[in-house]
Amino acid sequence: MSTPDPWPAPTVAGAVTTTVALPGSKSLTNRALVLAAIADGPSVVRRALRSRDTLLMAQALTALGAVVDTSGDDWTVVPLDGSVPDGVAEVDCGLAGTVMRFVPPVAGLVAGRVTFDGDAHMRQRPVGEILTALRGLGVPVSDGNALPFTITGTGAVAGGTVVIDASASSQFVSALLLAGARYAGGVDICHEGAPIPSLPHIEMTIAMLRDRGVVVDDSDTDRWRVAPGPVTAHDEAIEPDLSNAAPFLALAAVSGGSVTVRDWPLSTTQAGDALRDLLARMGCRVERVDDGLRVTGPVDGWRGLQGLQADLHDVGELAPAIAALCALAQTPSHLSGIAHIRGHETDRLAALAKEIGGLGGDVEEHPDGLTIRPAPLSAGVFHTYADHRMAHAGVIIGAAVPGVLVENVGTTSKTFPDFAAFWSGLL
Ligand SMILES: O=C(O)C1=C[C@@H](OP(=O)(O)O)[C@@H](O)[C@H](O)C1
Ligand SMILES: C=C(OP(=O)(O)O)C(=O)O
Repeated sequence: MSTPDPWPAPTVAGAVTTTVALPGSKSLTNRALVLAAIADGPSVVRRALRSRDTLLMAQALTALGAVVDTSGDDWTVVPLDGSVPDGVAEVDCGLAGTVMRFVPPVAGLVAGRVTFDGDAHMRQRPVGEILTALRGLGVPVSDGNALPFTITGTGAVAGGTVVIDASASSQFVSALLLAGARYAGGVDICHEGAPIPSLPHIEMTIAMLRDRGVVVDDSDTDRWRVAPGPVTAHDEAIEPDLSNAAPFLALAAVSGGSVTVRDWPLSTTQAGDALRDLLARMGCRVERVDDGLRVTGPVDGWRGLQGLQADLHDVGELAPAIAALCALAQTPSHLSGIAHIRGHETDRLAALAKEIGGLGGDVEEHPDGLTIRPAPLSAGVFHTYADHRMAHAGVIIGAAVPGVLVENVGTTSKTFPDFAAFWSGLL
């Protein structure tokens, strides 16, 4: 049955107590695919996330000449062979930051002409720092600082030292780190600018490189040196996506029930792991249980939630779901350190202020965050701006407030297959 648009978000009838097995991490899947494409032999990505962002990554690497078999749950990748099939290729970045930022440094390593473009809004998302850095490292990149652009690779990249300003996105650093070992001189990246957001994602990149035998020196602040050398083929089991766990754990908070996310890793570089601390601070009980992580909401559900004062600079992708909970909380909240999420799938600070405000919420937008004060919320349309995490925010509020209609809930397919059906099945 097709999903109506806007979609009436289901409201909880009572405490929801359930256990969920969530799809794999977008960030881990797309890094594993890129590293497999430049590895020294075939790799396997087990329990890969099957979603728009990861299929776009598989298509992009296929366009560059890798062989990616996405037919089962475990994806196999035969690496690039040095030239683009037919000499020319087009890469659709969709709205995936990881595709737009991680694939261009790889395109320099294959001979051929590769043109990049994406969704209309993707042309607004920042990528210029990477393009400038690549030119400095010896990759022929067309003029301009945004999509669309063309890379005319020769099959080899000199590499060397680059200075970049990664204050708009950690993905600028991750992108150069991922491909750097395959550059003749490796890569030496220095960041100059305001603090880099989303640092756990850079740690994730480094950990995955080291798992594949790449030597990365991160001993100096804001500097990363990758030695030239092979990327060994690897068999990677993808963890569940902990950032996408946010709406499900929020369901426990809103309903006063208990939600267990299966297979929550004991240690991880995923930003979503911060949900344990954030939800505890809002009044939830958080505990590790045999089969995963269990969050239990306040006895009164959202009526017992505390507001939150938090700097989300490192974990900005959690901001929409956390803001939705803050809008339901009984005391004021202040979320700071997240100016960079204005450059995500949409300007998330503006979008959250407008949409929560549109339902009656009291939200004050700041250059780098939001102040959210308690206010009664009521029925209305919650617009998503093609942003999967705005849809998550809408359904969280809809779980507490009758009559919330989430526009384009299908945009969740960016990182979660059949989200609306899965969500409805739990309520
Ligand atoms: O490298 C990654 O996989 C990501 C890095 C972060 O990007 P920013 O540094 O642009 O916030 C994060 O928000 C995004 O969802 C995924
Ligand atoms: C910022 C996000 O995605 P992207 O990888 O497109 O930057 C996100 O998923 O919250």
